[in-house]
Formats: sequence, C-alpha cells, structure tokens
Amino acid sequence: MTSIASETHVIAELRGRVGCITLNRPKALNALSLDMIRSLTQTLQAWKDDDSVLAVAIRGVNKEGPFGSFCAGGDIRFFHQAALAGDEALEAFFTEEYALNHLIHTYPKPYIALMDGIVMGGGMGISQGASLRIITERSKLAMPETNIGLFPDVGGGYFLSRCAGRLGEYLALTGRVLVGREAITAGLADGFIDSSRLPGLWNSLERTPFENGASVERWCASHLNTVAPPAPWPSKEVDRIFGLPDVPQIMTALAATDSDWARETAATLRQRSPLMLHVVLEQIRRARVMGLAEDLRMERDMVHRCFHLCPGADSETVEGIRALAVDKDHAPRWNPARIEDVIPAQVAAFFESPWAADAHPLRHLG
Ligand SMILES: C/C=C/C(=O)SCCNC(=O)CCNC(=O)[C@H](O)C(C)(C)COP(=O)(O)OP(=O)(O)OC[C@H]1O[C@@H](n2cnc3c(N)ncnc32)[C@H](O)[C@@H]1OP(=O)(O)O
Repeated sequence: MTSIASETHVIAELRGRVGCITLNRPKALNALSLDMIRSLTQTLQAWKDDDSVLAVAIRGVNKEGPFGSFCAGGDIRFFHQAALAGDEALEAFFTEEYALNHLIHTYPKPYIALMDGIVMGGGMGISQGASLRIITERSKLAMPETNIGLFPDVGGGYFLSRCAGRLGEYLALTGRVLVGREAITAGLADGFIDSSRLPGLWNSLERTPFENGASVERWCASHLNTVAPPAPWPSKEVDRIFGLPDVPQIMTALAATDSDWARETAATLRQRSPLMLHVVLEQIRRARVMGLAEDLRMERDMVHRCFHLCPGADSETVEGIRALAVDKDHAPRWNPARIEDVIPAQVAAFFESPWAADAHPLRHLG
C-alpha cells in the first residue's frame, strides 16, 4: 500500500487494486481548498492511466475519525478573502474545480463516492458524477448556495435540472437539505448503507480480490439498499409552483397555497438572495437543455460575474459569505432587498461570457 502523510488534506492510497481517497480536513468539514482540488485532479489523472488501479473510492473524515462528513463545499472563507484581496487564485480555483467535476463525470473507471454526513456544494460536485453514489442515515445533501448569494455551481445546473419534474428548481432555489434516503428519492444517490457498515466496506476493498473495475462496483452495490422512500415533499405542488415562469409568480403561488410546506418554502425563499433566486431559476432552465461541458462553461461565466463586478456593484456572494461564515451574524444585506425589485438586466448580466469562445478557461472540456 502506498500512502501519503496523514497531515495532508487529501490522502490517496492504493488498497489492493482500489485507489482510495480520504478527504482529511475535518476542522472545516473537508471544505475544498485549491491545493485539495489540485491533489484530487493529479491523483485521478495518475490512476486513470494506471492499470494496477481498477476503481476509485472516496470518503471524508470528521473530527471523531473516518467517515461522518464528506465535504461541505468549496472553501468559502477563502472565496471571501480572495475576492476582497483581488487574489487571482480565485479564478484558478473555479476553473480547476469545474474541470475536476468534469473529470469525475467522465472518469473511465468506476468512481464510488461514500457520501456520509455533510455533502454540500463542492461536495456534490465531487460526488454527483460518481458511478455509484452511496449515502447513509447521516447524509445531508444540498446545494445551499442561494443562502450565500451564490448559485448551485460545480455542475449543479446539470444534475439538478435532471431531477424529476421541477424538483431541480425547488432544490436549487431553496437549498433544501436531503436527509438520508431522501437523496435516493430525488435521484441524487444510488443506494443506502447504514453508517455502521462503512468501515467494513472500506476495509474489504483491500482484502477482496477483484477481477476488474466492474466487479468492484458490483461488489459495493451488493451491500446497498436501493429502495427510494416516498417523496416527503408534495411532488405535484413542487411541479405546479416551481414550473411557473418567474420567481414573483412562484412566491404568489406559494402564498395562495394553504399548507405548511408552502408557508415554510416561502419563508425560506424570503431569506435567500433575491437576485440569485432570479439568476438560479434561469440557470436551471438553461441547463436542462445543455450537456455537462456546456453547463460548466456557463457556470464559469456566472461565477466570474459573482466576484468580478462593475465598479460600484456589490457582490451578493461576498456579502452572503460574510454573514454566514465570517461575521456569522446571519443577517445578509441583499441588494436588491426584495424579489420584486430585481430587474431583468441584472439577471441577464450573469449569462454574458467575459471570454470569447476560443479563450474560455474551460474551452477544452468536451
Ligand atoms: C465552487 C464551489 C462552491 C461551493 O461549494 S459554495 C459552498 C457551499 N457550501 C455551503 O454553503 C455550506 C457552508 N457551511 C454551512 O452552512 C455549515 O457549516 C454546515 C450546515 C455545513 C454545518 O453546520 P455546523 O454543523 O453548525 O458546522 P459549522 O460550525 O458551521 O462548521 C464547522 C467549521 O467548518 C467551517 N466550514 C463549514 N463549511 C465550510 C466551507 N464551505 N468553507 C469553509 N469553511 C467551512 C465553519 O466555518 C466552521 O469553522 P469554525 O469552527 O472555524 O468556525
């Protein structure tokens, strides 16, 4: 077994014929730094061409030990610091993270994600492209970006828009957390295993003689319960309301619906960035007819807009992160403050690319 020092935030080791990756930054719930993204990319590229590696498995650790947290997303404190300092590493971060997401979605060997605990934002980006997405009763999956004045990136437009009906719009706008097997119902996980059985599964990867990548995947899948429980959200209402043409109409329909779900959903949306609600609705609808690479290029344009604005314009994302993770006052000052005050030109600006097609940082993605 080859192993890298355990102080590193990404531990890559060959266990038997399976390349095993452990995200090891528990103090920040394994939030992804640029170094971690580079380490993951280099590891996956090396294993892609290594015949001794049949398949890849990835997990995270929490403060108590292995498993318990997968990844809480990109390192939003870094985003905040880098945006205020004008640090060019922020541009590299998004380009390299989205390229990593694409690599995982198109990986030629089985890639098995053990999504125990928190799986949010960038954590979804390194697991939704997996050939086998495994969740436990502790899993909490979400694309919570509207809460920090961002949008569901890392391919979120692609994978959320593929959820049934208008579930993608609902999850993207609200950032609703899918707990445990709800993720199977949403189509964002493939199978369930009780968290107490994860260490046994992981350790057996080394001991079990596999013939090929498919046998690794079949063996892992044989330990899973794939039954989807009934949807805990009212699917017909989700489709009716989140299929409406714009955010003000969604809010009006929620207000006219007499149910706890409608009241809670409206209250959640009122806390989110009004501007980003409009932007995200447009993102999901555009992404529904895009392939993955096209979606990632669109998201790369959008994220550039989030952090590099016209002189005088405030960044919703910088403000959202300040409120959640820097000052922790949970009182973002959104601009515009009201859903009704967002104008179409503000939304349209997010879908203008700052690059010519042949100079786009993700032009090489096929
Ligand atoms: C291109 C990529 C884009 C993205 O991925 S955008 C990011 C998407 N993800 C998020 O927005 C999630 C942000 N995090 C949270 O909302 C909360 O955390 C959780 C709900 C996940 C967990 O809450 P709780 O159990 O109360 O833990 P805690 O005290 O908030 O977090 C423990 C420590 O982890 C740090 N942390 C959590 N998530 C991130 C992150 N994404 N980037 C950087 N640090 C993070 C916190 O700040 C804190 O640290 P300290 O103990 O020093 O205060």
